[in-house]
Amino acid sequence: MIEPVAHPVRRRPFGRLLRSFGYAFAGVGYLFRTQPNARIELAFGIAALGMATWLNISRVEWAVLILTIAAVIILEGLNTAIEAAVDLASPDIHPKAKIAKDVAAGMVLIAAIASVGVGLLILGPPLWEKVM
Ligand SMILES: Nc1ncnc2c1ncn2[C@@H]1O[C@H](COP(=O)(O)OP(=O)(O)OP(=O)(O)O)[C@@H](O)[C@H]1O
Repeated sequence: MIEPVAHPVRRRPFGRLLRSFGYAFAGVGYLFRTQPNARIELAFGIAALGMATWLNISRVEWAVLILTIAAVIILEGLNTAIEAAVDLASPDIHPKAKIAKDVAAGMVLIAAIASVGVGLLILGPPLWEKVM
């Protein structure tokens, strides 16, 4: 016979959700407070969004631009998280620690290069038309 399983008492799930959001915002705050690269990427992102407003791009172009800016900042954040975890796990020099940090940094680089391409493709033609 299957024994009835006692339902776990869930206390204040909304409070727990709010606390999780608090931790997540603390992580975002840490990223922009401590990482100059993240601040530069954010500044470029805001500039691109300002230019997109001025150039009146389409909804799909907005979506691609926003996703691209988010991808660069997300990868910068993951890179920062990986660096912290590696420093904790391997304070001494280790080839695996080097691989983890170098690959994480490489992914940010790929996203940054791709974002320049996306920016040029989306903002380039309407900008050219406007200034010419
Ligand atoms: N424990 C380690 N073992 C081996 N190589 C490491 C180790 N820590 C760092 N490195 C090497 O040094 C490089 C720079 O590491 P570092 O932790 O200074 O990151 P960073 O890119 O300068 O980031 P930040 O400026 O945000 O700290 C890494 O990409 C890696 O090649």
